[in-house]
Amino acid sequence: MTSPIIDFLLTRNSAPIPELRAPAPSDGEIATILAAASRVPDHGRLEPWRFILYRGDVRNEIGKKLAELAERREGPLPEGRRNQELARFSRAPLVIGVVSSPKEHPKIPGWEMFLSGGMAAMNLITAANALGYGTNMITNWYSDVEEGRALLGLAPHERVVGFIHIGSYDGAGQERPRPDVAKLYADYTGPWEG
Ligand SMILES: Cc1cc2nc3c(=O)[nH]c(=O)nc-3n(C[C@H](O)[C@H](O)[C@H](O)COP(=O)(O)O)c2cc1C
Repeated sequence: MTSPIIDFLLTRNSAPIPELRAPAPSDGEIATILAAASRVPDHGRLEPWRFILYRGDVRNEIGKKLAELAERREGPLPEGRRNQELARFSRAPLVIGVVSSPKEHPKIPGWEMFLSGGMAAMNLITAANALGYGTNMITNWYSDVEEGRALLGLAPHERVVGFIHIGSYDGAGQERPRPDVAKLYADYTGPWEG
């Protein structure tokens, strides 16, 4: 059996962020991408995620704030590192933050909500790729720092699933070794015995 969707899934990969160029997806394409991202398993229909779009000048403003935050935490930065922070969100024409936004629930644990966010991120990536765009999802140091998350627009109870960098891309992607899948599965043989 042949399936273009299976072929697509078996060849997908990420693009190098510096090679993502304008144009970014249009507003209509972004709405399509986010509709796909929202159509994921979500125990209890809690919608425990949301999306933040970083595009235009705001990307440079964020870079300045990240450089300031890095300097507050680490002291004066060498020029190369400072430039790296300044450019964090401006390398691709569009960055979509996938934010895990857990809801209070008596039965559904927070980790399930976080996993649903991971699924949303993967659907987002797949949809953007299906529309012909290159993508690369990163988290980076500011995702693990409360002040970093706050300046990027997250509330204290929220966490970063990933910042998905999106842009036009005509390369072949970053190929890397893939798992030996045959080693990753087996039939069930009984309870774990240590
Ligand atoms: C949750 C998550 C966070 C990541 N954060 C980073 C990161 O901060 N920096 C980085 O260089 N790569 C990061 N990566 C890896 C990139 O996404 C990487 O380019 C990608 O895994 C390549 O694999 P692919 O070609 O199968 O998409 C992260 C991946 C995941 C799943």
